[in-house]
Amino acid sequence: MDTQYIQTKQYEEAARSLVDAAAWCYAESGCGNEQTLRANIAAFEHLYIRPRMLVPMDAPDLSTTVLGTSISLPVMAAPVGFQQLWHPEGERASVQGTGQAQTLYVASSSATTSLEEIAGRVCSPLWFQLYLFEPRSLSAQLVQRAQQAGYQAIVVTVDTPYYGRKERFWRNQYSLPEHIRKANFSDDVDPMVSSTFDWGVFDWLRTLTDLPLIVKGILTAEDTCKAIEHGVAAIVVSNHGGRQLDAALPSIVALPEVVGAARGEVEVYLDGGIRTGTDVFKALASGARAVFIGRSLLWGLAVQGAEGVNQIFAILREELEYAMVLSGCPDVNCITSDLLKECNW
Ligand SMILES: Cc1cc2nc3c(=O)[nH]c(=O)nc-3n(C[C@H](O)[C@H](O)[C@H](O)COP(=O)(O)O)c2cc1C
Ligand SMILES: O=C(O)C(=O)c1ccccc1
Repeated sequence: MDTQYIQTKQYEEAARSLVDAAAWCYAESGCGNEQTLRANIAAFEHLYIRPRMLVPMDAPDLSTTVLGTSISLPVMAAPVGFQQLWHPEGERASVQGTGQAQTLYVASSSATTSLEEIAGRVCSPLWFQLYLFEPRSLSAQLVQRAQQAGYQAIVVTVDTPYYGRKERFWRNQYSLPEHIRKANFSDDVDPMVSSTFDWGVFDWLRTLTDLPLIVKGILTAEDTCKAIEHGVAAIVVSNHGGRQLDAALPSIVALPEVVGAARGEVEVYLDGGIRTGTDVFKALASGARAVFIGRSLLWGLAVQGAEGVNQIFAILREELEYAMVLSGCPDVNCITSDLLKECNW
């Protein structure tokens, strides 16, 4: 066992010394005073596992499905823009490492590799993340290109009517290197996110594609009901890794109300603050079908490219496997809310 990299946080420490200071600050930053960034992590620390003993099992089964697609563990790659900031191979390496781990990759609208090129490397199931741009035709074209290229679903990010205020990054007067470009657009196009959309956007997108539509960035029961009314196939409970609205609810705190309002009609996933296998366990016990990782995937990417991404999933897989065996869960469906207790101290 390589004890140097036995936890994701050791990848974080190693990545910090490898990555350009501006890129590091950009990724690690939250918005505003970073209350939500901190709380995404801290909220997991208030949840404890009520383990059950003497449940006989062989090796536990970590595999599951998301919208019918099989994944080898309930952890997937979140859409993260500008991945060439962390490794010269950028998205090519991260989609490859995600494929090696036999899980699903979500390509960002703001990738430094075009969506067609990412799909050309396909060794993992792929979803495409869509920003709602102005003019709307920019988003419409991306949807059509993603469908053409073989993506299996569209993940619509709805928490970004403006890009969040990454004040730590701004205060340092950092800027990103010149060669970092949004590869899905020609060089003379700098797409701006739009604040003029309403829930009818899902009805509009439905006229453009047959692919399942997933909504990313929901934190309330009210919006869960709206999303279901508008025909989404799944919901990602997310506050964008604490990068949009500061003081927004931590994801793991918002999850139970979304799961309650979804009433089993749509799948619910979570991202934000997943750093260990027990975090994954707690999210599943709170009703998520699976989770996404953002920053921790970047740490693996920075340190070892595709292999580093694969290793991050391997670490989470092993930690989750231990948590399941030690709490009496032979498979992921056994990870239920009775195994969790909140302690506010
Ligand atoms: C550097 C960076 C870039 C991101 N880019 C995108 C993006 O292009 N689209 C999107 O929907 N979310 C984006 N996100 C948010 C992630 O998809 C995810 O919600 C978040 O990183 C999860 O939190 P975690 O980093 O604690 O795992 C980005 C996050 C980071 C850190
Ligand atoms: O930084 C982000 O959180 C993000 O969503 C983004 C947006 C545009 C380009 C790259 C990342």
